[in-house]
Amino acid sequence: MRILVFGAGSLGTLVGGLLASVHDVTLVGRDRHVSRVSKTGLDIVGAESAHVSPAATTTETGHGADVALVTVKSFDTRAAAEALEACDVDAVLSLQNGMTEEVLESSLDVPVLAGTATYGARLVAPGRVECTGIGRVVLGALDGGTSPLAERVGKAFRDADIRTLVAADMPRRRWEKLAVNAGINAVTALSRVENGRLASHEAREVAHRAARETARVARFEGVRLPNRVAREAIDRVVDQTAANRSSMLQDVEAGKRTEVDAINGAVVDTATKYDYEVPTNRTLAALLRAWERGEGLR
Ligand SMILES: NC(=O)C1=CN([C@@H]2O[C@H](COP(=O)(O)OP(=O)(O)OC[C@H]3O[C@@H](n4cnc5c(N)ncnc54)[C@H](O)[C@@H]3O)[C@@H](O)[C@H]2O)C=CC1
Ligand SMILES: CC(C)(CO)C(=O)C(=O)O
Repeated sequence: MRILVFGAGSLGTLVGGLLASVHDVTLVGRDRHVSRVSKTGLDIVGAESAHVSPAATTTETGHGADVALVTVKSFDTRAAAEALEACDVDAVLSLQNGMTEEVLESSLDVPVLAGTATYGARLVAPGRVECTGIGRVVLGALDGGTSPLAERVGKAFRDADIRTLVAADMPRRRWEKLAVNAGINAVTALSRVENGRLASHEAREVAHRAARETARVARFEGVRLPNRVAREAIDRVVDQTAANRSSMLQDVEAGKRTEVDAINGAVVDTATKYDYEVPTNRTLAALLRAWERGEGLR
């Protein structure tokens, strides 16, 4: 399969690198990483290890591919969609956190698949990516149901030994992941603790409330996500990822813009359509945005 990876940072480089062992992969990213991969190839280290040589470029447009994976941060999705419009790709799959697929779908004429990834990735140096945890990719049709396209892409991932599930209930899975991110990411970023510290602390109640609000909004959108399931998802992920510093906490610690707009911000925006108040998500979003504004982001 010809695969374009738009956004060769941590996750895109890891997934693209693993796919490159069996597929024709092009990474679209930024220098110095891209020139290093072009010259000497890519080292995957950590929980996965390989040396591969995908094509790598900083040129954003003019590429052809069977599928483009979108792995930029959520706030770069609109720019990615504009660049992909000027590419000849047959389908797009987002592996990002947050509600980004709708942005891609509104700009592109090709099918957009929804995806989630629980692999951990960290770009440690140009041309070198660390797999910090083997997780799973789940992908499927954005509106749910079976999809021959999703099956084909899923097979391509599995052929490259990436643990992958093709799911027919992506709407529910996306909202459950959003509930988890709305609770854990924002609370850990604001209180500067790793995920596991929420387990025995009153801050977990704040995460539960954000997740319950998200579940309520999901139900307005016609997605069956009971409050109890959202709350239990928080507890399960806190337990399973106890040692993790959430991606939002890492962004805050690095002085970088967070994905709050596509996570808690998306919950607030969707709730507003239904004239429904989500005070916990609104407060978390406001605090994170205040931090972003005050920080003078790098
Ligand atoms: N890193 C991880 O372990 C995981 C990340 N995710 C999600 O995946 C998404 C990406 O995360 P990371 O890889 O950590 O971020 P990252 O910041 O490491 O990677 C994004 C890359 O996209 C590049 N980029 C942005 N616009 C571009 C453009 N126009 N042309 C070329 N390159 C462009 C940036 O330079 C950057 O290198 C986020 O939504 C994140 O929440 C999800 C699961 C795990
Ligand atoms: C699941 C969780 C909360 C793991 O840390 C995550 O997705 C993130 O950090 O962005």
